[in-house]
Amino acid sequence: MRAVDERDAYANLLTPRLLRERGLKGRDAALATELAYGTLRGLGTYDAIIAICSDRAPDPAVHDALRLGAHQLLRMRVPPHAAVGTTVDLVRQRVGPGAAKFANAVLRKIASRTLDEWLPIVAPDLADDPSGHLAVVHSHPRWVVSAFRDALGSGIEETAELLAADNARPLVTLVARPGRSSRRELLDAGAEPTRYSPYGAYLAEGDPGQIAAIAETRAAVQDEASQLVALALTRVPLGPPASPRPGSAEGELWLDMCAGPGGKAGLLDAVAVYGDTAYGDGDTAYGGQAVPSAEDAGGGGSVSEGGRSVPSHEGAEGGRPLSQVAEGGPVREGAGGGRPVAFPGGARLLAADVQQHRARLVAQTTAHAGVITADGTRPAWRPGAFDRVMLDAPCTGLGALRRRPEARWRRDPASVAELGRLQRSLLNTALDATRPGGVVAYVTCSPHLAETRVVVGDVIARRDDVEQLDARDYLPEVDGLGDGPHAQFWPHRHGTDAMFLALLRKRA
Ligand SMILES: C[S@@+](CC[C@H](N)C(=O)[O-])C[C@H]1O[C@@H](n2cnc3c(N)ncnc32)[C@H](O)[C@@H]1O
Repeated sequence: MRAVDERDAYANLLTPRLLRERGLKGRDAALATELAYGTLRGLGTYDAIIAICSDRAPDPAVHDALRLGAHQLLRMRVPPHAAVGTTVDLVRQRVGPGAAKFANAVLRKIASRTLDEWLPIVAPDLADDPSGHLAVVHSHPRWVVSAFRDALGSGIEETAELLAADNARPLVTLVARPGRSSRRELLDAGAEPTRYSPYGAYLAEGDPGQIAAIAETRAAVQDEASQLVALALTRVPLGPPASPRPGSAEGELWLDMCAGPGGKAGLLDAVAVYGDTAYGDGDTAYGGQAVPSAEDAGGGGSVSEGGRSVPSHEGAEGGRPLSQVAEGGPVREGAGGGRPVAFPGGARLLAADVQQHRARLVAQTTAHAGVITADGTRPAWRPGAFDRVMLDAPCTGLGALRRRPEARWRRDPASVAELGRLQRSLLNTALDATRPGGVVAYVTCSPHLAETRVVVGDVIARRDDVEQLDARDYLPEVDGLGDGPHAQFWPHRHGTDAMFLALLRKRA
């Protein structure tokens, strides 16, 4: 708690390290984790109650201890005398006897009511101030509640469901990278199939790092919506190129422009080379499409774009033999319609990130991709060089509040405006990097309209070379994605992060 406050630490990175250092395991580790994450999530509610129960503002260390105590008293099944006693002891050891006396008095007041009794006292009335009410009851900043209401556009009840979903512990979701691993491998390790993605599996318990496919980066931990937006990009039939792409006669070339730390790049890299092998699998919710055989796959050979050499497939390991992938018919192109197709493989990926250490992580998660450190706003590649471009733009991350307990308190409305400028600039360079007939996926892990629809609308209004596709057409297995043409995932509807996808085609 102190590290999060003083050093802007990330609880989900620091907590596992502290647990290892202190040798906490099993139930003790689970309790420590719940104390930290639950308290950080619930700060908005607890601070409102602490403010009513204190006659002065507590100093920061005491305040954190009171929040820990409030979480135990109001949301955990810790007996009140134990919650008060351990918290007061902590304050005595860390701060001193005077502060311990103060903490004791505040905690006893907090313990005098249940959470349900406190909420009507501390939260504004729902009818007078709906966003203020939800902000206190569900512990989110008010501006975030308003932004979610705007993005959902469906009223208070559903907003409350979304906020409640943000406070629940997310399932650990895994992805089997096609050609390198299979979902069967994950199911054999005890996972359950995901609802939508043919490559996904939920892991109810256990350490994902102990699964061989994950330790070997053939599979990974990845939110299901992250998997689906990457797959959607690969399923769009491309228009014919106006002229041959410079430097490459065969095989598609893909760019992941903001690839670090490499979640989507890891999946795109596998689909690029081996194809969307599970598409139409009887095991999944897809309809109709044939599973592409190795013989369907096209492309191959090495490609050089913008003066950078992208590694060839030769010598890669795992999955189908690359000799098969590199032989066979042409890559499907020119279908032009809205029907999703299973990508047959034989493409290659260039992955870029502006931060070198994040680009290094991408190199660890991908097996075949070329990986470079590059600023997407100052392209290191030629215009029109790519068939498909993933722009998973830097954003507020308001769609992933479930997994980052403190994240909701870190952002402010000013960061939305600042990121909006970068998002527009990156989307323009992503479109410039795409050849006529090619497609760009604009993705954010935020549902905030100023980062999603408004960015896309502004950029395409100023260009005459772009048309927006209906992204939902490329996710036929998922319902509840909104009115289109973009697709918006939601934690309470889909059990995923609130990921946004717009698909933009460069006019031929
Ligand atoms: C939302 S994250 C991408 C997540 C990634 N696609 C994944 O699935 O793991 C955004 C990334 O954009 C990178 N970034 C920020 N500004 C950039 C720029 N101007 N050019 C390229 N990358 C940038 C950040 O370093 C960060 O790694």
